[in-house]
Amino acid sequence: MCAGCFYECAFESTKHQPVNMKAQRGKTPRKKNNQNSNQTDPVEVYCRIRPLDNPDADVCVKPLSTSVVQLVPSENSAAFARTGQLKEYQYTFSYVFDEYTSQKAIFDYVAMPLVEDLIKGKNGLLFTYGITSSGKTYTMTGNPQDQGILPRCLDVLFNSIGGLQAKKYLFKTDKMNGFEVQSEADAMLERQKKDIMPGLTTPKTPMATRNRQGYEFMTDQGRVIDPSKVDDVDEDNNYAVPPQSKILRTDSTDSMYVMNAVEVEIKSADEAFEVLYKGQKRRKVAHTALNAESSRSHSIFNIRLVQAPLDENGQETDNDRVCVSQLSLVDLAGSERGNRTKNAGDRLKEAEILRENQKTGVNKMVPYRDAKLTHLFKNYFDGDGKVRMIVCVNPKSEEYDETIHVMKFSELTQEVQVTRSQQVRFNVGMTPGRRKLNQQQITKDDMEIAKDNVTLLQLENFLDERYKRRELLLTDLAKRQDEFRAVLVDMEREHSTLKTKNDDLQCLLERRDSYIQKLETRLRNLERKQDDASKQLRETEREKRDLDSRLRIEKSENDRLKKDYRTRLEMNNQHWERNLAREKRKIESEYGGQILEKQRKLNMLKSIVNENEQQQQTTPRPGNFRTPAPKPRTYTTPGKIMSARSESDVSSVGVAPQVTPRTRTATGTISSARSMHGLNRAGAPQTTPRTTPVYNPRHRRSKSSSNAEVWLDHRPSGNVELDTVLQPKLKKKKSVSKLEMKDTKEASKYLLTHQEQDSGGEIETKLIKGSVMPTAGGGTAVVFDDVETLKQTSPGTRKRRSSCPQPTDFEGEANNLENESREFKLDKKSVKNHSVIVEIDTRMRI
Ligand SMILES: Nc1ncnc2c1ncn2[C@@H]1O[C@H](COP(=O)(O)OP(=O)(O)OP(=O)(O)O)[C@@H](O)[C@H]1O
Repeated sequence: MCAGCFYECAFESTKHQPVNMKAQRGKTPRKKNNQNSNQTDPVEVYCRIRPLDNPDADVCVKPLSTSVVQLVPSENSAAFARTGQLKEYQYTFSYVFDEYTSQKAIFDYVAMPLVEDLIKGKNGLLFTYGITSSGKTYTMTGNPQDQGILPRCLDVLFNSIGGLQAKKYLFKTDKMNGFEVQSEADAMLERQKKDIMPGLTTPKTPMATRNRQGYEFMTDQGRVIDPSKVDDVDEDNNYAVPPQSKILRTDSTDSMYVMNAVEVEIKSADEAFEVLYKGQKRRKVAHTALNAESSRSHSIFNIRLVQAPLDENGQETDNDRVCVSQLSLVDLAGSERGNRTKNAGDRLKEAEILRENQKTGVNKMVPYRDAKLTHLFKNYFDGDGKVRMIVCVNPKSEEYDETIHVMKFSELTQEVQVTRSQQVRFNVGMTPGRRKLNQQQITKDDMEIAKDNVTLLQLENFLDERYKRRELLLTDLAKRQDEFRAVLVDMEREHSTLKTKNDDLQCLLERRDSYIQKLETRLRNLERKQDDASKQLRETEREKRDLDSRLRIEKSENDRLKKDYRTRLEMNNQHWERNLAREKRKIESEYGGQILEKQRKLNMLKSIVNENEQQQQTTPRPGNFRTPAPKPRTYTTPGKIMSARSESDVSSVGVAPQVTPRTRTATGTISSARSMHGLNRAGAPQTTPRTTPVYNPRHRRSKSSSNAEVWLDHRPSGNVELDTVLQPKLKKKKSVSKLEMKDTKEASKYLLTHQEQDSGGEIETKLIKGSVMPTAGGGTAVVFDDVETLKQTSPGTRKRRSSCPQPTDFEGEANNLENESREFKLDKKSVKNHSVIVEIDTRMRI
């Protein structure tokens, strides 16, 4: 059989038949370049129906017998929608396993023969096919308690050849898919290099302690080991098992490729599981790393068995007769992934072309989308071994449309013929049982040598141990250093990141702090201002209260004073009214005699006047005769100096100039003299009634007792002595140029000498007289009662005058007398000071 005939073989196959069709065995495929054998066998296809997840669900697949299943479409299927018919189909398989079939039964029936073939040096291919969740992986791998085909194959294999295995690395790969035998020494060196040294550097973790995803069948713990073994094993062969775990993937252009093929020699099923585990792990990683389309991967686990016969002595392995057999266990990807219908359609198309090739013998290129898969297994179709397929079926009615495509493909696959492989025979011409003989011999020699070698071995073991330990420690140290360095680098990086963050935060914090400080300062200032304002407010309120209370007090005090003032005013009014009345009565009684005297004189004057008038009427006057204006004259009355008024005085009869003495009793000083002096100096008579000072009339000194009178002769400095004929004659007097208070106390009369120039340029001396009286307030008042004018004139110019008074001299006298009055006024200020000023204005004209 030629290599690569899978593409070139023409298959004869019956057409796909519907219901009740019995799958027909195709003719033996015509072989090209196949010189070894004419016998072919069809691909053996088995059907395994998995149990339903929901036992009450509708099914679309029913096993009719141990080899036939019936496919029943549901009304929801696409086929029914397309054809409107519920057409049933039956398919025949090598064997149909129903949902109650155990894993062990499947293995024994389908896989065990393949393991036997493997040991006999024949290849075998077993793959599971079906839609997603149809039980492919369950069948192939299973779980620790109920293992699938693969672990059972390994168990049985090692159960069978366990004691017949060659020392590790005795069989060495020739890098061309083959193996050769190397010397024991080289094998030992390789063991040291590959197993001992790496084992020291990376101590193996027991499988059971690893945390694995997916199926856990690889661990010894809890794994139910299959105890079966192959009986007919050639014990004169040396065996070695290098398993291969491959992942067959599709790339982005839908081309298949083998990913991460690993091939290492193993000595036990556990080591094989580890290889499988690594493969599955890679498959899982690849699945998550790539897109969904490319994740349609096939898991391939090749168990390769290398065997070679021992030489005649049963010692050395024959390098020329190395045989490699392989059992490929393939867990195909779900048949309907991606576009379900399209996949199945492609497969069918591929199968059609295969069959056509077989028919016509034409080497037509098969557009096989899984060409790589086919290519990988082409040897099986070349006759190196059996090909078996287990079609896994999920009987759920919803899976009808997919399942029918699987069934069609299965049917076609069964029509493909595979060349039957030949039995490998190693021991041509050599005596069987060579290994046992050799082992017996070895045992003897060993016993002899053993004694000699014990010490050596012990030493060697010790050194080995020590070396291992040293290497172990060194490796451990290096590993720890690396780890520590990595940790240190991480910490340093983290530290620098944190430092940067910390600096940023610190900066932020400082900015916030300064902002908070500013705010606090502002707050303090505002609080201080608020305190000041509230203090000011309190102060203002307190002042307001004080002012209010003071205002109230003032008001009440004012009220009280007003009341008091009114009372006092009333009392004073009453008092002064009484005094006035009394004074009036006194004055009236005092001046009563004088008035009578004056009245008498008046009457006398009247009679004189009458006489004159009568004379004038009798004597005619020439021209503009005018009555001569009265002249000022001086005359003397007994005991008293009287003075005549000037022309101006006479002309202003009725508006006579007034002399207004004034005394301020409250201060106790006499201002009258000064006022009088000022009055005279001003020369202008005061017409306005002045406020009359108060005096106590009871203290008035009697005028009549002239002998007791003490005159205060007030002559202001600067007066010129006029040698007038008539000079005042004062018995007791005290002359002063400047008026003092004490002087007024001693005097009872007052005389002020005042000089001024008259209209004619003559000096005129006025003697102003008054009575000094103590006032009620303890002061002194002067009541002026007389003014005399002394004037010096030459005798030639002087007209003679009658010694008798002239009527003009007395003109207006009556009026003056009538006008004699007293005025009493109260000074407000004096009232406030609890004193009363009384000014008596006496207007007298004699
Ligand atoms: N014969 C069976 N008996 C009991 N449980 C089964 C059987 N076959 C399949 N199962 C269960 O059905 C589920 C799906 O099975 P499995 O993963 O083997 O499907 P699959 O065909 O490999 O799917 P995929 O193609 O997605 O990998 C699993 O939980 C499995 O345990």
